[in-house]
Amino acid sequence: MDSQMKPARIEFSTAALTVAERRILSDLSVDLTAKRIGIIGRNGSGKTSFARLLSGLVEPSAGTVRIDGVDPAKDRRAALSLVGILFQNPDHQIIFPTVVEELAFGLRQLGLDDPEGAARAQLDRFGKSHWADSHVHGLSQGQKQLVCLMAVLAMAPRILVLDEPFAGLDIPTRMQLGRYLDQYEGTLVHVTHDPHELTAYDHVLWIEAGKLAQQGLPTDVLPAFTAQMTQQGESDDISDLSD
Ligand SMILES: Nc1ncnc2c1ncn2[C@@H]1O[C@H](COP(=O)(O)OP(=O)(O)OP(=O)(O)O)[C@@H](O)[C@H]1O
Repeated sequence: MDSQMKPARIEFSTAALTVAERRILSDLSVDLTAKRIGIIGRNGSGKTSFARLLSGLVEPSAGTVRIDGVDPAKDRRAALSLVGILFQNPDHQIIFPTVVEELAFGLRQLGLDDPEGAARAQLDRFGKSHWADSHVHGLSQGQKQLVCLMAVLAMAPRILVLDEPFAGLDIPTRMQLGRYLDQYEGTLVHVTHDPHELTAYDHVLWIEAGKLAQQGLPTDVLPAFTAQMTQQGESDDISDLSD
């Protein structure tokens, strides 16, 4: 097994995140080498904040975050090849006018000699060479999401963080993106509020009000999560969303 196949190690040690004096995540400690990791929790529980910490987009206010021993917020260059993130809304991710420029951007940051050539090769692998010079904003949401996925995968990160990337996609597009993700050999960290998306995962973290409520096998964590959500759903009203 080469180093590309070896699962990444994700270590959070009493990590916390405070934004504008508000404690968003607290006392998070995990040590994970599973290849398919699910993050589940209610709206506003802190899942995206966890994903941002893991990706090094924000620094913990206390404690530490390490991927294979690297601090992803401090060592941004190493973080680029360690962890990629796919957001729910591709419009928040895409910055270039054409598909090939979008894919070439990350590859240029990685220091490749011919980022545009590598971008075209990646499009070819996905059977999308004809998209190269298309304007991204003329594509549908699902097609834009695929552009983001191709761009992130071109950088071959050890970890791919998916922050609800399937929301708003139709069934065939979800299935197509799902097939691409099934082939991904690195570690997948999939953020969702839908337990059905995580049944085949190796390990699930349940985040509740910024803390780790439970972690373990999906067969243990998902039924406990669903039972609590159903119980809350029966009593919640619209003004009682988690905050
Ligand atoms: N930059 C920020 N400034 C202030 N509050 C923030 C910021 N980012 C997140 N929060 C707050 O932190 C809490 C957790 O947000 P987060 O987006 O991590 O939750 P989530 O579980 O991903 O929610 P959802 O499922 O609705 O996407 C929320 O109450 C949110 O309002």
